[in-house]
Amino acid sequence: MGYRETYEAWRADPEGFWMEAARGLDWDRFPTRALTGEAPVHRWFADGTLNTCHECVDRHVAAGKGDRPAIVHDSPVTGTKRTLTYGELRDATARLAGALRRHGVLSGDRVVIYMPMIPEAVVAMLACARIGAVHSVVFGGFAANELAVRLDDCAPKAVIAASCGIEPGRVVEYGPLLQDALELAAHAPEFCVVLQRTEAESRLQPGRDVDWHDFQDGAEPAGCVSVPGDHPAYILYTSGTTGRPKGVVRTAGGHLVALRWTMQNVYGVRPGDVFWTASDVGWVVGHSYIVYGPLANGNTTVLYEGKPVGTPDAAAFWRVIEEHRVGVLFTAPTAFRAIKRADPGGALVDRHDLSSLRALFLAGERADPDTVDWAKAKLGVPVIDHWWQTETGWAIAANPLGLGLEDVPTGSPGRAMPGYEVAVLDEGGAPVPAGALGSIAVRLPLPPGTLAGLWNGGERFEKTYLSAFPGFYATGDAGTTDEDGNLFVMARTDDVINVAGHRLSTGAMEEVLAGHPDVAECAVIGVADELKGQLPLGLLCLNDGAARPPEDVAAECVARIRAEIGPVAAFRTAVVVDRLPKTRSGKILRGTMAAIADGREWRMPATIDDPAILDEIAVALHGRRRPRTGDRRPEGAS
Ligand SMILES: CCC(=O)SCCNC(=O)CCNC(=O)[C@H](O)C(C)(C)COP(=O)(O)OP(=O)(O)OC[C@H]1O[C@@H](n2cnc3c(N)ncnc32)[C@H](O)[C@@H]1OP(=O)(O)O
Repeated sequence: MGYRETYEAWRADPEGFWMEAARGLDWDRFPTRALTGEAPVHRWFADGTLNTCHECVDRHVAAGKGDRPAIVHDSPVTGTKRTLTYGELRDATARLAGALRRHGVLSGDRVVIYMPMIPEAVVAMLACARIGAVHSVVFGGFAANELAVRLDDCAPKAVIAASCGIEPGRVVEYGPLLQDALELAAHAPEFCVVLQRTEAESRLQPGRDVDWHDFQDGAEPAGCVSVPGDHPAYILYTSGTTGRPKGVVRTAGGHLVALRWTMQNVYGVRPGDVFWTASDVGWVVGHSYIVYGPLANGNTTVLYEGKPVGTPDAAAFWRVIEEHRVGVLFTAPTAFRAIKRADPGGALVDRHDLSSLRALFLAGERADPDTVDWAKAKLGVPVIDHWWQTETGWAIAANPLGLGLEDVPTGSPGRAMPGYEVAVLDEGGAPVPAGALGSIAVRLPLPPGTLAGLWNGGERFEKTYLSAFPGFYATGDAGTTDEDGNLFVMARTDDVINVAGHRLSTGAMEEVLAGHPDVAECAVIGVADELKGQLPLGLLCLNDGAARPPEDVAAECVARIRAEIGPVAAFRTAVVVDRLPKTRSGKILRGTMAAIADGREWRMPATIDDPAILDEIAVALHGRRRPRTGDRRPEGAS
């Protein structure tokens, strides 16, 4: 069946469609119903029982595939490579799971995992799943404060950490970051398991920390604990509009049913194929397509601890594809922009045998046509943009390779996938005609594998996602569709910006800047960047009488964001201005400032309080006043 027939089959019988997909898993008890629960909160496969680790690992071993490579760790930053077969992965997860259980970690307990791109991170995730514990992986590029916020929200019984991550040119010591986070957090986990890496060992705190190997010494391997289909599999935090991130909860049954379906139908990979997602286990892409999707489908997954350029050069991706015979590569457009900038003519591509590669998938941020066209020309395989979110866990819109590619124009991430009825709505919630801009929403119920709620979310879940358009999930993105149903995603409708495929909240950055003693008021905007898509830029108004040089305050503000949110925010520019432009009701005009910063055309907002301030902003950003559309008086002014 092609895309259209498959989508129509889902529309005709959504529950039957997903029940059929559920047959691809082993289940301890097959569910009798796909969807239950009261609108707007639905539950998938709630009366089935299964175990995530069994579905991803043990069942492949039981089927005689124990010698098949499950994980290929390729780490140019350490100069090492290592392969774990499914059999070895089963033994490693059973051992760690047994040790966790011996130390009192039970089904439903939370475990925070703070590890870089090493096989032990995957082992830790699967070991939690094996005993029904709920993991929450925290990305290594966050600062201690971000880790602390997550510790307080999910209140883990244990933390599993590595002693360090390795970034090009520097070792990121996790020990001090973890120590600071534990001091900042109100919640104290019972113990921390620390994997010591030779590049930087952590000082273990007696009574709290235990070495990874000692922890597992003599532990009885644990079997797989059967859990209900709607048991939480993991919590993954994503930026909120305030400093408090949202803990997206994914449930076990729907998660694997949906991911396995996408591996075969969206990504077009069969068991045994080599699948490489060049991202990080700390992001949803890493959860879904480095770990759970490929393993549930019996693939070999590549765990790459390196960068697209600089480890050692812009041929790194081609080397990995050639060496490990990668069939499908999935990464963020930023990675390709970096490679293209370093090797515009693609000379390095030609030096490698990329004959195993069948397709490149892009997601995480807008895929600009230049980059897509460059990748198509250099790789000679389909380059497929697709669109999804931490909340959904898998593609809302795509061009499904496994079903046969549709004719999707460059610039569109494709069409709605089965499970998603996508609508573009006006402010009143009415659908807009094809071609018109509106808020992108998905009719409820959301499909299996999407967020089941927010951890400790209470009303926040409904308020954030379900209240804007009753009966729909609001994606927070604005866009359009064309007559053929191709979606075009244009901009966020909230304060989230996308920096190198990382979703960041400008509101959270403003909270940090406002904490500087000399800052009276501030705004953070996302400005266009050729490499990272967007970069944050801070505008600061200082307190009356602040005696310190403005450039010192600006530099301290840059350092503050790095220390409190982390290097991943890539916050490098803060500019001191006298005043911020506002509407007469006091709302800061961030959108207009972003347009000025980007050199885009802009209109004077009708409700602006003092138009002269925009000229001051333009001068502060560019050293001169910038032309605006019509270069005229405020709209609506007589
Ligand atoms: C579809 C659903 C989704 O959207 S899920 C999210 C999908 N997003 C992704 O997969 C992310 C894609 N981006 C990337 O993988 C990276 O940005 C790539 C393209 C590889 C570039 O990396 P890099 O050159 O390090 O730039 P960056 O902007 O990521 O980093 C900024 C600063 O943060 C640091 N950083 C990065 N990762 C870590 C880490 N794991 N641990 C510690 N620090 C980290 C970088 O070193 C960099 O630091 P510095 O400012 O240069 O000192």
